[in-house]
Amino acid sequence: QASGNSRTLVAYLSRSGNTRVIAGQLQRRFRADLFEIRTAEPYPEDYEETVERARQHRDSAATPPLAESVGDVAGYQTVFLGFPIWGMALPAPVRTFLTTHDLSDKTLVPFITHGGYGTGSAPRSVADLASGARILEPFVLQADQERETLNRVTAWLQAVEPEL
Ligand SMILES: Cc1cc2nc3c(=O)[nH]c(=O)nc-3n(C[C@H](O)[C@H](O)[C@H](O)COP(=O)(O)O)c2cc1C
Repeated sequence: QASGNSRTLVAYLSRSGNTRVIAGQLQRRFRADLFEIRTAEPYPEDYEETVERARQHRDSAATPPLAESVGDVAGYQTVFLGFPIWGMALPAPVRTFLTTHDLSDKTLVPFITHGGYGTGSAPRSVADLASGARILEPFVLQADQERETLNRVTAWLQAVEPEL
């Protein structure tokens, strides 16, 4: 978590780990402080329940409270902000992060992973919510979808179950 003397912060949200891999690489490269965006009330373990919660939060433009904030965000010059696309949009916890941390006059570098449908409205939301920051072009990466993994495992289990 954020605490050191670094001038660079890597803040990220990740459920299934894709975005976390990038965050770790950035942390090592820049000797940055790492901050995981977590909500006070955790999202469900179950994938479908998470999709439903994410949908509700998106449709109500919710800002679910975070478990913790960055201690001294003013001390950072550069903030890398990583997140997955949820429902073609910025995940609600990242919305909360941006509304509760003042990133004015900082360089903000988004890095975004998605399951194949692009970044949707997220870049626009980041620009709106961090209007005082100098925002660089986001790094965008298509990555595995948890849903696809679950579907493939379901098919495999259907095939293997008669043999168990
Ligand atoms: C709740 C939820 C909603 C998602 N919605 C989308 C979507 O709208 N478009 C898309 O391309 N991928 C979507 N995905 C897939 C993720 O964006 C993609 O797998 C991402 O790399 C996950 O990052 P993570 O492993 O860091 O959590 C969704 C995943 C979840 C869990």
